Amino acid sequence: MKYGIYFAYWEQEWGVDQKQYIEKVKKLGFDVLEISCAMLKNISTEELHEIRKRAEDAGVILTAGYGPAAGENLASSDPEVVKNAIAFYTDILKKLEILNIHTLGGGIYSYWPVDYTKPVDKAGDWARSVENVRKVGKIAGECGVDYCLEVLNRFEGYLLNTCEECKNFVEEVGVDAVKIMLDTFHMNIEEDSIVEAILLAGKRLGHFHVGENNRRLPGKGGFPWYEIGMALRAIGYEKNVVMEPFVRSGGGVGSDIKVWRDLSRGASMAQLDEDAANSVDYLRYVFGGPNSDGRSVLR
Ligand SMILES: O=C(CO)[C@H](O)[C@H](O)[C@H](O)CO
Ligand SMILES: [Mn+2]
Repeated sequence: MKYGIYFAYWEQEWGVDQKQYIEKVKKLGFDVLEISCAMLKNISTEELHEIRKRAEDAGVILTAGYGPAAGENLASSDPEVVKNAIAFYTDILKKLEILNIHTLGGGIYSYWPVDYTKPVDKAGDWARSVENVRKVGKIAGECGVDYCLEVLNRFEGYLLNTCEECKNFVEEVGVDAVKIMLDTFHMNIEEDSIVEAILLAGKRLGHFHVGENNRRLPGKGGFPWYEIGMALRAIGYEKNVVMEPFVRSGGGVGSDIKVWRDLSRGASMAQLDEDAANSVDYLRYVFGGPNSDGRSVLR
């Protein structure tokens, strides 16, 4: 497994320039930096090549996350919105190919966060989303990108709340590049068992987000990390484990994630860095399991 962190741990807006985090995460002990597609909307090809080289030089793997706006909703009943969404993903996937990014994850089958003042048509949105994710998923496959559908809790999304729903959805789509994405924060709210959900995802698991129940860094709370790691090893998961801590309020990130208090307890930037470095050390150790080769005793 490779270990990463989402840039938003340090930032308050999704669209900021995230290049500077490449060397920083390497120094803190991570293998992977997850960036937001928000920064890729208006970027030159030249800059994409520059970012790719910077990551290669630092020995950092890049992955991408995204929370699509309402106008980029593949499940929409408005054909104009769907047309716009397909054009958006086509453009982004080509950019990910240039960046040598092979993983895109998030609520990329719908929009995020959901506006619940509007009525929800789950069956209609499901059918439209399956059809449109199939189209976009094929483009993702051609670009060498795993299109990972993140299972979100009920307050942030309504289409895929459990791994079982996501598995059914992915099987209906039937495109290899379209995969399941799980996040321990959301699983804690919706799944009967985090371990059972990981085992159910099996080989279809394409990406994995980690964070405690209140989105603090892994190791700062009470989640059963040893068991979670054991389940990942049992399904032979060898892809990326990306921590997605949100500990500070403010800006678009704070309001979309609903962080209304300072969970960092006034931490300085240096303290945030040290906490992240300690967390990745902890996760690598616990997820490594009892055997030096990191394989599960269950296999
Ligand atoms: O877990 C999430 C939202 O709660 C997502 O992974 C990201 O924060 C979202 O897609 C924004 O990039
Ligand atoms: Mn997540």
